[in-house]
Amino acid sequence: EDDNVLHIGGIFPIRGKGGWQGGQACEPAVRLALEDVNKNSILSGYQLKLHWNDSECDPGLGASVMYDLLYNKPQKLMLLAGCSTVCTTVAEAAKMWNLVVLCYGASSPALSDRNRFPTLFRTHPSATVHSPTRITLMKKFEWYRIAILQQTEEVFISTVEDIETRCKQNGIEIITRQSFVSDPADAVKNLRRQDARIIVGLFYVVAARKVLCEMYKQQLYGKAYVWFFIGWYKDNWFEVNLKEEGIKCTKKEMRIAAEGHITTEALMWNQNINQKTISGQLKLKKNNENTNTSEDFRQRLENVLRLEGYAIDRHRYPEGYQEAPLAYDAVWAVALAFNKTMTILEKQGKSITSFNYNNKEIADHIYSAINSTQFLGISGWVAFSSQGDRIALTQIEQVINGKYVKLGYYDTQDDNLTWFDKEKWIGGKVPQDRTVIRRVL
Ligand SMILES: CC1(C)CO[C@@H](CC(=O)O)CN1
Repeated sequence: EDDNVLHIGGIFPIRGKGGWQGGQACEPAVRLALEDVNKNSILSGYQLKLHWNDSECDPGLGASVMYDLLYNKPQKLMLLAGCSTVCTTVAEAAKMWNLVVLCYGASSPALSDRNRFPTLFRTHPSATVHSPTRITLMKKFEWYRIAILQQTEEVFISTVEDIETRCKQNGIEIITRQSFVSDPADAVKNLRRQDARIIVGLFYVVAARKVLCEMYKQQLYGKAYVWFFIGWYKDNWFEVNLKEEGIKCTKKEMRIAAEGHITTEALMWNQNINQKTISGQLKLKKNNENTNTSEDFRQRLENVLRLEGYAIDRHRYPEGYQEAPLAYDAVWAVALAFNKTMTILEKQGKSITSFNYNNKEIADHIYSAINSTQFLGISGWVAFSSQGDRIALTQIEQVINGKYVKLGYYDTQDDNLTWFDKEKWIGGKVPQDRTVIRRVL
């Protein structure tokens, strides 16, 4: 084996349908990161080399890709993977090979379980990262009586459990929890029956369009209601695909129902677009001018995607564009962890390249190195919790006159809400969480 190369495996969801094909933009982002890491002196002379294949976001195919990577030379030192379903399968098995798994595209709360996934780390935040943000907003606007409407998908079921726990801790009553498989009509009717006013909605974007139209038809929108939707749908999600998906509302009706809703999402692109990130801070051997801010990265990624045939200038983005910084930063996390591991091993006269799937001692060094790795990445500050979860900022927006407006950011770590006082309420005042009976004296 060429002795100055460190080999890693990669599993990307590219083709296929259903699930998340985010490998389309994340694999190119990983290529950019490998370029930057390898022109750096960070691995003291070693080159980082990736061997990867497509999982189509299918756990079975992902498992066979993993076996191919592990049963074919060269020996891999760790695995990158995307999609919650694939990460669940790969991370559960990887411990048998003492491999760290770094997931750049997995949001399922179920993955925050060190018993099932002892060597899993994620640069993609768990879906539970929204919960403290939602709770903070409820307390800010004094909404202590809320309802939940969710699609019956694993990721939303475990997210609701997290919301319920946090509501109990904060004295917020969940008056009803409605779920639906694909038609939300009855669930929305039950919300109205319970006089729900503040509703947290957890569903994928196709279901979200059905919910919005139901809200319009059953008049569960406007000045007396506040809806929390997930923020990672496309900006004009409520105006597109209405015909194709058999939505029985017009664009105008969808806009009326959507007006005023609030969204929460994890920040995946460093908002400080001129901040020098890690690959800009370290001395790049060749071209020093690349400070690699998140804006630099966006330009570089879009150039690569154009070369791959995506009509970026006509907003034809591949899936995973939003998550691309998470994939880029995952490679940097690996490089920084390997750098730490090599330094420690060299002092003991050992080498990282003597890792052989059974060498738990080296695996433990790699694990503890990544566990303590923190740096400023393209996706912002990268750090991992004790369960390997990404610690991330969340962003709050509201639809005002049909367009998303940034209302603020929330940092869970220090419970700090940055608020811009931009919110607009249709009735001119903060909607209440229940019907207030005015006593006429
Ligand atoms: C924000 C989103 C779309 C959530 O799902 C992730 C994919 C997954 O969890 O399988 C990718 N990023």
